[in-house]
Amino acid sequence: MTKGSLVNYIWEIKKKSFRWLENNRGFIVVLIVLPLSFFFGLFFRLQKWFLRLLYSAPKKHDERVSQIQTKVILWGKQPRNERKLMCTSRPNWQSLSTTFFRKDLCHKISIPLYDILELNEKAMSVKVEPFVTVGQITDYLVKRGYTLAVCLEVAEATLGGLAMGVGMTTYSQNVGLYQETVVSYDVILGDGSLVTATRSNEYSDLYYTLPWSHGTLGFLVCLELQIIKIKPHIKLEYIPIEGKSKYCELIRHISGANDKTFKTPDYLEATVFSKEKAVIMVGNFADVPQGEKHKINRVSAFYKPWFFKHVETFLEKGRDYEYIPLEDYLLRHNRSIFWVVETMIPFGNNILFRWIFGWLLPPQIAFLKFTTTPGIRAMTFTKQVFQDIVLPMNKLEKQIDKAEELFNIYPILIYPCRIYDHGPHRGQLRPPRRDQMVVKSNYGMFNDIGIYGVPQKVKDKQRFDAVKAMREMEKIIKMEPFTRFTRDVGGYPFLYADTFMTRKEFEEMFDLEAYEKVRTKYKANGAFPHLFDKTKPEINVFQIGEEYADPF
Ligand SMILES: Cc1cc2nc3c(=O)[nH]c(=O)nc-3n(C[C@H](O)[C@H](O)[C@H](O)COP(=O)(O)OP(=O)(O)OC[C@H]3O[C@@H](n4cnc5c(N)ncnc54)[C@H](O)[C@@H]3O)c2cc1C
Ligand SMILES: NC(=O)C1=CN([C@@H]2O[C@H](COP(=O)(O)OP(=O)(O)OC[C@H]3O[C@@H](n4cnc5c(N)ncnc54)[C@H](OP(=O)(O)O)[C@@H]3O)[C@@H](O)[C@H]2O)C=CC1
Ligand SMILES: CC(C)=CCC[C@@H](C)[C@H]1CC[C@H]2C3=C(CC[C@]12C)[C@@]1(C)CC[C@H](O)C[C@@H]1CC3
Repeated sequence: MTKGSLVNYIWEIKKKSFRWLENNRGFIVVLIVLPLSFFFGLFFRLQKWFLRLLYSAPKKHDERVSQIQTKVILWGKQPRNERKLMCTSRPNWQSLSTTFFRKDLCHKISIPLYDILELNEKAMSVKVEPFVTVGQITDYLVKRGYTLAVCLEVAEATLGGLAMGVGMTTYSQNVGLYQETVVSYDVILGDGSLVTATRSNEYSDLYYTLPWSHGTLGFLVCLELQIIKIKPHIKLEYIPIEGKSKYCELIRHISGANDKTFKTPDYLEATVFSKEKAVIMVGNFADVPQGEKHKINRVSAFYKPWFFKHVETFLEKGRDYEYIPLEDYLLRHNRSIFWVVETMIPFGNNILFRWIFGWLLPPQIAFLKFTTTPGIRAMTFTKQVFQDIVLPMNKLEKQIDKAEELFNIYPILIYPCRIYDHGPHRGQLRPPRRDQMVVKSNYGMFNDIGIYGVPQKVKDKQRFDAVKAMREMEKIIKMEPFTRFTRDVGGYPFLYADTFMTRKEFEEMFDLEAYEKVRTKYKANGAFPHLFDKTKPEINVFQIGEEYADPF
């Protein structure tokens, strides 16, 4: 056998084994990944419990913060040419992002801050350390009659990560993005100094540029967040709609996009199941009437249908409502990670599977990342899409058309959210344009469009060029002004996801003027990576060759 034919033979074997794995991935995930993930998560939950037992001490917060300051000052004492840029020691695989930032090239600073510090019921706020998770704070607040104003549906997200990245939920059409609910940030700067940034104090420039900064302006060591009073149940109304223009217009109407005085619901989201079919969900805090106890549904119980599958049934059943315990509502998408788990376990929503294995779900996101080798990352990078893009709601119909044209993945998630114009205060998000503003208000009505899964073309084993498709969605192809969809209509992609822009395109997409000034003023240059470098994929998307464009 010649060398060339041996290489071809091995390549053929590799292709056949990948295809077998891909066609039987559900069984691999159930028999191997889920049990390992369970024990992996159990180990870390026990580790966390033990560490909390040993270390958790809110009263030690100041002592811990000064220890971190010392680490930064010691870093600064190194010769300039020996200093590596700083980042947190939190391993990539614990991060809720699809990218793997090269932390091995950085100087990692441990930020051992995992505690809830103070609940201030008078000020309606809670002070937390950055690595408190959504799951932790939800459990702590709900039993006290509160929740965060913007409280996520993914338990593993950390409050600091959301503050330095971006966060939004179905309450965001009332209050905007997660950053709008931040009262103050305590940050250690590149020179080791500790500052508190608020909307109105001397560090207000820092306050407005910390969101979407992804740890490139300093280390967050404390966060004060707004909370809201709650009732123990959400009355959730499911409104199935046929007709893209009809459901788009109804979403705009209910979100208050057409009328600032419209009484918007507490929670609003839509799941688009096909271009012409969607279910709009309208939720309000409620007391369950005596005669309606039978309408209480614990949607997040392990044996229940996956939430998006439950929602889909209303396309047939018609309009209806139910009462959902708040914690079940807040974590409604957690069990199936929206609809991501379906791509791993196609039969995962089967009633038998749920009763037998449902308690093992979701696979720990940290475990999925922990087991993502560079080879798996390269292989899946162009065959799966995980994107959230914030776009003006007056372009919702076009968003759906573009998403179907490029990816043809359903369901699609729609979360309405306000984007505020903070006047002279500038951050990385460009303010809404005039035609996007809600009349007589200081905000525009936007929405997150969430696209998660395997593009239809990949499923059909057709040629799919992920880079071209995502750049098309970001619509920055050779900077042609008429085709820059996201830039053109004025949108922003979440930076937890893979981006496909050059530096120049990135600076077109985001307004970095204030950010660059703040980096200089607060000694971030030379101390922390630049935002573009921190959030670009570790895979150079412009070097992706033909071999990645085809499934096999
Ligand atoms: C699969 C997996 C799932 C995970 N799931 C979650 C999750 O759901 N929620 C979550 O918050 N974290 C989660 N983690 C992160 C986990 O909580 C941390 O890794 C853990 O707290 C231990 O910290 P560390 O060893 O990484 O060290 P570091 O985080 O760098 O901390 C170093 C030091 O900080 C102190 N410290 C560490 N942890 C704590 C703590 N909990 N309280 C007070 N002080 C502490 C100790 O002194 C420790 O030696 C997960 C990690 C994995 C791998
Ligand atoms: N509904 C929603 O909005 C949802 C949003 N998400 C996404 O998940 C992300 C949050 O995930 P999570 O794992 O919690 O956060 P990550 O660990 O991914 O952190 C996000 C960014 O914030 C930085 N960061 C985190 N903590 C600190 C700190 N104490 N000081 C300075 N920088 C810090 C990280 O830098 P470093 O790498 O140095 O740690 C990283 O660049 C968000 O970016 C969001 O987009 C996920 C699910 C739902
Ligand atoms: C609703 C909003 C505004 C955002 C939701 C974002 C999530 C859907 C994504 C955030 C992190 C993403 C990751 C994955 C799926 C989609 C997210 C949860 C993976 C679990 C996909 C499989 C990979 O192996 C690991 C990914 C980690 C991050």
